[in-house]
Amino acid sequence: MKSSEYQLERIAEAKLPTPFAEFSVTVFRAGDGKEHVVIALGELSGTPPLVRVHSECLTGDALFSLRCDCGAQLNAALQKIADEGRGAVLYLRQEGRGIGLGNKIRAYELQDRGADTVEANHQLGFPADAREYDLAIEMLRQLGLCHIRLMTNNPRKLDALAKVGIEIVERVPLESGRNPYNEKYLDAKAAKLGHLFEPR
Ligand SMILES: Nc1nc2c(ncn2[C@@H]2O[C@H](COP(=O)(O)OP(=O)(O)OP(=O)(O)O)[C@@H](O)[C@H]2O)c(=O)[nH]1
Ligand SMILES: [Zn+2]
Repeated sequence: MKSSEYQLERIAEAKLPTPFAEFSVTVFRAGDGKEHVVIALGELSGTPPLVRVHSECLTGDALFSLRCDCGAQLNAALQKIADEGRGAVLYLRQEGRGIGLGNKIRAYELQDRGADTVEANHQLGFPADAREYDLAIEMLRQLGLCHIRLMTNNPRKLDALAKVGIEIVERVPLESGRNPYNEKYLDAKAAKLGHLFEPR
């Protein structure tokens, strides 16, 4: 299926004041009923804007978990966009790298008993990363964003977008939120998932 054939309906838009800036929030509903979100600031056409393609992490983004770096990355991305006065965060509802919240917490249970983040997914019968970026690509298309500066450390994300012709004119590293509770997790991401962290 070509990305342009993905069903994605823009259903609502409003202002979203935050401690960082007054963003706009737009909700897109996908064919499976899931609602994905874009938080945007300023004029997005013209010079390639900062974009973050963020995967939902309820525990990190909303519940202050220190097991991962998601909340810190979301904060940093919104701050960078606010500092530049323009940009967008695509907030994709693919919790737990696509396996869902309950399964992610099962994976945490296994990690509490010694597995790393990749081994835990495999023990549960899932791939290390079950995410797809077709919907993100379709959202970018609908927003008219084909030249972007992507805030990520994840080479798979870069490849997935570049493969369909979205030009990543710059990769902006997003290294924030390392702490004693997520060190092993971040090291496993670098070693097993190829994440591009600066050497410590
Ligand atoms: N299955 C699983 N998912 C996790 C775990 N820790 C975080 N996640 C999920 O991973 C997703 C975030 O992915 P990351 O690999 O941290 O980062 P990324 O988006 O691939 O890369 P960046 O763009 O550099 O942040 C979110 O959906 C989290 O819910 C874990 O231990 N197991
Ligand atoms: Zn997280």
